[in-house]
Amino acid sequence: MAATDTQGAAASSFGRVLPFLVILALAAAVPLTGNEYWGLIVTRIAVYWILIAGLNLIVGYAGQLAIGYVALFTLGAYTTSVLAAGNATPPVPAFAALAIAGVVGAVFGVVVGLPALRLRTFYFAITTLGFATIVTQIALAWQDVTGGGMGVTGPMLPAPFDTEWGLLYFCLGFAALATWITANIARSRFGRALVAVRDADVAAEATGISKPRLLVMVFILAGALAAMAGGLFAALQTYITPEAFNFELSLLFFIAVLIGGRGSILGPLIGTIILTVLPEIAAPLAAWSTFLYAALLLLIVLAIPGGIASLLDFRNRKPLAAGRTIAPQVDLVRRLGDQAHPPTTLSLRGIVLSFGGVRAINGLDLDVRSGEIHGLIGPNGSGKTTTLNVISGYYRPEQGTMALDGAPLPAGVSTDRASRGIARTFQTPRLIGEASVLENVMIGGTAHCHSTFAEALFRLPRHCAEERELAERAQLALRAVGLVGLAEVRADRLQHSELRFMEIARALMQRPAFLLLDEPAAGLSAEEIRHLATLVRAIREGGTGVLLVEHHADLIFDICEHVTVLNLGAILAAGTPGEVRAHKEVVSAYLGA
Ligand SMILES: Nc1ncnc2c1ncn2[C@@H]1O[C@H](COP(=O)(O)OP(=O)(O)OP(=O)(O)O)[C@@H](O)[C@H]1O
Repeated sequence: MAATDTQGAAASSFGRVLPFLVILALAAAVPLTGNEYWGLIVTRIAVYWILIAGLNLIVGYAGQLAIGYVALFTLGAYTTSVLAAGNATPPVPAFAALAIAGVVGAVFGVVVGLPALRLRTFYFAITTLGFATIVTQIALAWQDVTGGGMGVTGPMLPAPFDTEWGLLYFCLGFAALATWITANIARSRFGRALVAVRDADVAAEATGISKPRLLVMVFILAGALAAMAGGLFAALQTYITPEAFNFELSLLFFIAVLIGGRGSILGPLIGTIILTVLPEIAAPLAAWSTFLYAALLLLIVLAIPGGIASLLDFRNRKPLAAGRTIAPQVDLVRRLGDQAHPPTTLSLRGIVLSFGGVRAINGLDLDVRSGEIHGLIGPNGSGKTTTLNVISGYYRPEQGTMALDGAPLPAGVSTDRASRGIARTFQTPRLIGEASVLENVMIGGTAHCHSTFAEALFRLPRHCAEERELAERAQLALRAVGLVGLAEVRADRLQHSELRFMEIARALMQRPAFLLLDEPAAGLSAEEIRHLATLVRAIREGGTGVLLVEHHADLIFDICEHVTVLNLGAILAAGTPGEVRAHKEVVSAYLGA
């Protein structure tokens, strides 16, 4: 069985790499034709792709609208050329100039990206555009160094890369490296985190993903690649002027990712090839290239919204089996909680939180203990979800304190909850629709990984071992909740009930000391609710404390040790299920006669 799995994994990874190898082999064979014109075009594709490979992580994976990336390309082109020409300093060897451009690009990649850490994507789009204008204006105005409108000579790479074919092979090699490292990131927990930040930011925070730190790392990488691509572009052009770096080029970079499709490497690579070659084979239309890009973009958006990548996604075209059932294997839950938590208590004291004039929580005291299922019930709007949001750091209460095993739990810090052993699910499942179910679940293990971005970039052993362990644990979690048959399916193809169990699997990846479940039974069939009850009990048996918000009173009274009833943000009653069920006010305000 294990041997078959290994063979299957090897075959699937070869299948993934094959299209890239074919493209590389075709490009490398161009010199054999002796056609210098096509040699130039292939070199240009390779240069553009070095930039687009990095930009793809920002646009295609993180969903940030970086429209003006030509800025970093221009910066790299001028830095390399000016240093190599010795206009401002003694002449610097071409490779050293290229490396310096990479460092400059990395720094400015972060500077340009800073607004994306705080502002909405639209503002980021505008800043990148603004920066592109600034760089071009500086290139025009700083005549002594850049040659102004007259331009500057591009760098000449040393032998054997000083010929057309030599430069082509160098650019191809660099492009292959850019493909490899960006694919490594895309397939790592960093790539999954980028997509999570894009599609389910609140869930991403709850699993410990810090958006600013993640984006800074990607901006450094993409900025360095863009600037070095600019340096190679200058070498290819042999002479550069500010006019070469126009908005049209920026559009090409951006649209190549869009028509390629989000969350794919091969799609944007094919997009880059199409957009670079298209104006060449339709030579009379070259002056219309912006129009061509726009028309192609419209066509793709209207006809295949998922871009080229969706055409290549054969796996998700297969219909899923109808009438699927969820059959958890709850005995596996214990294996997931392999890090036993010492018994502890999660305490809330005097919590107050208002939204405008509405007091959503009004002086709430609550204790949830390990190995106990604590039900939190109450009429609509009584403050149950808000309580979960306060515990998970999503809301900062106006008054009150929280503590975990007696130590203060800082309010309003959602990204630290995963490392403190607090996991949660959501009233409406927060999924990363375009990622597989397995990847969605793997996200839950983020806080337990230690390998760095650099280790992921080059697939170093510690990173690979962590990835293997994450995938194995996620498979185990999926078996535990009864979804293992759907591991490779895109999450947005799942039924609502399956998504609820998927969220529990993701939360279990965090080895939680406390698990906050927000209406997990909503939308489930009677049989699924029975499975849910068995699963939650198994989680409790493993020592986890569960805070269960639910409207299904039967489920609450069946599985909880302790029940708290909220009304208008305050406790109406608390006690054992028997005590609460017999409470007169609870019966009249919530349970009904
Ligand atoms: N982000 C918000 N902005 C404004 N008001 C809010 C916000 N979140 C919650 N509220 C209000 O706070 C009160 C408590 O809401 P909450 O969602 O916690 O109730 P709930 O008990 O979970 O209800 P339900 O059972 O319907 O999910 C409600 O009056 C709600 O309208």
